[in-house]
Amino acid sequence: MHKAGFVNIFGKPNAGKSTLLNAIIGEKLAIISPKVQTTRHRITGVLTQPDYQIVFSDTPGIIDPKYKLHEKMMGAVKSALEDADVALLILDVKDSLAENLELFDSLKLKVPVILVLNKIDKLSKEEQAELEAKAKEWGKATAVVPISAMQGKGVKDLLATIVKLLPEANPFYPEDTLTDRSTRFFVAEIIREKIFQLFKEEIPYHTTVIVNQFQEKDTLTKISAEIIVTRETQKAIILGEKGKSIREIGTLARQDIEKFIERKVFLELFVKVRGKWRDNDTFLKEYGY
Ligand SMILES: Nc1nc2c(ncn2[C@@H]2O[C@H](COP(=O)(O)OP(=O)(O)OP(=O)(O)O)[C@@H](O)[C@H]2O)c(=O)[nH]1
Repeated sequence: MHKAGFVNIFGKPNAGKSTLLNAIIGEKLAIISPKVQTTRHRITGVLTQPDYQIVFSDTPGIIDPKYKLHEKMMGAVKSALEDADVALLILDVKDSLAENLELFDSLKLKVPVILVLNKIDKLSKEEQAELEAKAKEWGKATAVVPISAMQGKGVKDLLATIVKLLPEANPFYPEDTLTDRSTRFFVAEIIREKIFQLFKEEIPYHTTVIVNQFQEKDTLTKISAEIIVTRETQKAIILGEKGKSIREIGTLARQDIEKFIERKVFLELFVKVRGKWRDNDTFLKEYGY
C-alpha cells in the first residue's frame, strides 16, 4: 500500500518552520535566520520513501497584513489551508501556548491537525511533560508531537504520525524530486539569507533579490543578481564603504550557492533603488510574490 499527500506547515514567525522542513528533506531548501519573517514564499519540499511520499509546504509566518506584501503572504497561508491533507501547527515551546492555540483556532482548519511543539532542547524533561499535557487538553489535534527541529529530535516520530494520516495514493512527483522551486529561486533566497545575516533591523525587510542571469558555462555557472532596496541610504549601507559589504554578501552567497548547485560560481551583484516596491503590485508580481 502506497500513501501520498500534501502537508502544510503553519506557525508564527520564528517557530521553526524552515528548520523543520530542512531537517525533513535534508537539503537547505528554506533559508533560516533568527529574524522573523524570513520566509516569504511557499516552498514545497518533497520526501519520497518506498512506501510513501509527502509533499510539504512551508508557509510564511502568520502575521498582520500591514503592507501589500503581507497581504500576499497571508494569501499564501489561506491557499495552503485549503489544499492540504494534514496541517502541522508548529510552535516555539518558549512562546505562549495559549496565544498560539488561539491563533490556530482562528484558522478554522477542517483537515487533521498535528500540533508540533518545537525547540524542546530548551526545556527540562519535567517542563516538556507539563507542556505536552497542557497541549493535549486543547483537544483539536489528532496528535501532539514534541520535537527539536534543530537537533533532528522527534522528527522520525513526526513523520510516522503524518504517514498514518495520509490517504492511499500514488506518488505525485518523480522520486528524485526535492522541490518544485527553480534553482534561480534558491539562489535568490541564499543571497537574501546573507543580507538577513549581515544587516540589522529594517534593512532586510526593505530588500528583495532577483536573479537576472543564470548561465551554465563550461567550467562554472555565471549568475547575475539585483538586490532591490527602497531608499538610496539603504543602497549605501548594502554597498558598504568602498563596496566592502556587498563583497561580503557576494563571497558568503557564492560559497553557499556553489555547495547547493555543486558547481563553481561566478556571482555578480548589483544594488538598485526602487521606492515602495513592497506596496506596488507590478513589482510584487515581477519579484514573484
Ligand atoms: N533551540 C532551537 N532553536 C531552533 C529550533 N528550530 C529552529 N530554531 C531557531 O529558531 C529560529 C527561527 O527558525 P526558522 O526555521 O527560520 O523559523 P520560521 O518559522 O521558518 O520563521 P519565518 O521564516 O520567520 O516564518 C532560527 O534561529 C532557528 O535556528 C530548535 O529545535 N531548537
